[in-house]
Amino acid sequence: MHHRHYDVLVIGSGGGTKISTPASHLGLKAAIIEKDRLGGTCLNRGCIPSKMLIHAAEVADHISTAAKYNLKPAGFEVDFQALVQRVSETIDGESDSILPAYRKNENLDYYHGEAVFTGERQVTVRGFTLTADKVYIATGSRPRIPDIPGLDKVPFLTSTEALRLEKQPKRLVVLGGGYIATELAFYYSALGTDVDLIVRSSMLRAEDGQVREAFTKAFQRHADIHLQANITKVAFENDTYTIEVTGRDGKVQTLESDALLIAAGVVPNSDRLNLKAAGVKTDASGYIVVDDHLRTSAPNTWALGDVVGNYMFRHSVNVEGEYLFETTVAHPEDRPIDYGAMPHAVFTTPQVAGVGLTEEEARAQGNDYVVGFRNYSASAMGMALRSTEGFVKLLVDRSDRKIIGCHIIGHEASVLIHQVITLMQMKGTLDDLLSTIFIHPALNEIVRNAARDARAKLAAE
Ligand SMILES: Cc1cc2nc3c(=O)[nH]c(=O)nc-3n(C[C@H](O)[C@H](O)[C@H](O)COP(=O)(O)OP(=O)(O)OC[C@H]3O[C@@H](n4cnc5c(N)ncnc54)[C@H](O)[C@@H]3O)c2cc1C
Ligand SMILES: NC(=O)c1ccc[n+]([C@@H]2O[C@H](COP(=O)([O-])OP(=O)(O)OC[C@H]3O[C@@H](n4cnc5c(N)ncnc54)[C@H](O)[C@@H]3O)[C@@H](O)[C@H]2O)c1
Repeated sequence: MHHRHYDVLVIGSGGGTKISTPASHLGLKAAIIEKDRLGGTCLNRGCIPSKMLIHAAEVADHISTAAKYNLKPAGFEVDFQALVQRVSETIDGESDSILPAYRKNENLDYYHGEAVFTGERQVTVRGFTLTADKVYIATGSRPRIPDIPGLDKVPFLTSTEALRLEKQPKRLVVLGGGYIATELAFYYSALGTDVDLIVRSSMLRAEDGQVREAFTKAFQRHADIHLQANITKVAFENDTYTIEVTGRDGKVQTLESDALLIAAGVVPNSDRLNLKAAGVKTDASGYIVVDDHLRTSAPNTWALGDVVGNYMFRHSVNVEGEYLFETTVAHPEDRPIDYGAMPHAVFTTPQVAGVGLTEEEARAQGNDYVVGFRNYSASAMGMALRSTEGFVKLLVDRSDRKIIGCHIIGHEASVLIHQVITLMQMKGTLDDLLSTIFIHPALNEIVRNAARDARAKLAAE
């Protein structure tokens, strides 16, 4: 066994690279270990390929619904295989471009292999024993596979395979009602697949209730939605899945399908690391336990990203990586992480975006708030878009007029939300939002109009 010692050792090349690369640029000796393709989930099997495919689906959806703008396109053909190949090649090219840059960096060593801890701040990988002054665990998560009779005997898809499938299924059953289930159901459906969505509880269960309701209604255009139901048996014969779906009311239904996608959440990649040897504790679900400095139970060992599970986004692991680089490498200081206003978006049609408290959370926490609300259809650009479901909902604290939450459903919701994210990050008020000049008639006016609604309600009290 060769032994090497580093200043900084990172396991996982997703958000973990926010520490290893800048540390090497400071002249520190850094190592990064990755067992799969470089770039992590977001680049190889997550955010980036999914959004490239979803964009094509959005274009298809625009064409399919063009009649509402009095346009009669002469139909379109989907070259599904070419679409998936183009996206896969682009993604693989991006991932392949990382290694040459690493090779040019004399302060950064890359190990391609699976890291296993053999002691505190000590791992083995491909015949090497590596030790380091500082260790960062950023090993991410993988799809959760529920215990469904027959599932282990059929070739089901997870998001990883669903993003690379080159033959478009005519029929697809999706288990789940969260981010992946809805985004991939939209992608397949808009390109012509008949989709059934099996949802154990409600669609997008963490969203504001009004958004959830509007989304569930709007999404019926893309899928047959089976709410409060689960898959209870699966079989596969002659290229066809037979899927038993049981409702919470006990009603059993059998669906036939050409493909089955399991999108039932994720589990943390902590189980194969031998964390006990490292002195790193996990919780009952396998997430690494960290404090408000992202410190694990072992000295000079930190963890970040999906394997911690504070948030499960690429933008959140980026914040964590940048925080750890700053506070433990570049300018060591005793400062807890401040996530600020953590936003999210669901990239379907309609899009959904949110930041801060939902109305249910605000109520449960006893907040005294007022709701500013505006439908897209009541604003100029919303009218142009012929939006039927879109709205902006702002939650404003009554006493200090600060924005405590914003929820948007509709065209470009993921873009519109940003002006509110900035405002919340700066601890701004409703009046700060209203003193901004909005370009007429940009879509953002709907956010302003929701703010005006809140102002009018406050003034009327
Ligand atoms: C289909 C899909 C779509 C998504 N879309 C979005 C989106 O639009 N926006 C968004 O913000 N988030 C999205 N996400 C979530 C986002 O991808 C993750 O939250 C983020 O990538 C987590 O980053 P991470 O650094 O924690 O882990 P990862 O990026 O998963 O990196 C961990 C790496 O560690 C490696 N690894 C694991 N164990 C070991 C070991 N023992 N030794 C060596 N290497 C190891 C893994 O191979 C992996 O490459 C999506 C996820 C999926 C699956
Ligand atoms: N746009 C984005 O930011 C984006 C997109 C995709 C994924 N992601 C991230 O990836 C993670 C994984 O996505 P996801 O959609 O798998 O998770 P999710 O937590 O969003 O949804 C999981 C869904 O599976 C259902 N479920 C869980 N266990 C089940 C079981 N045993 N039987 C039946 N149904 C079950 C839940 O009720 C829920 O509807 C998310 O946490 C998310 O943060 C983000």
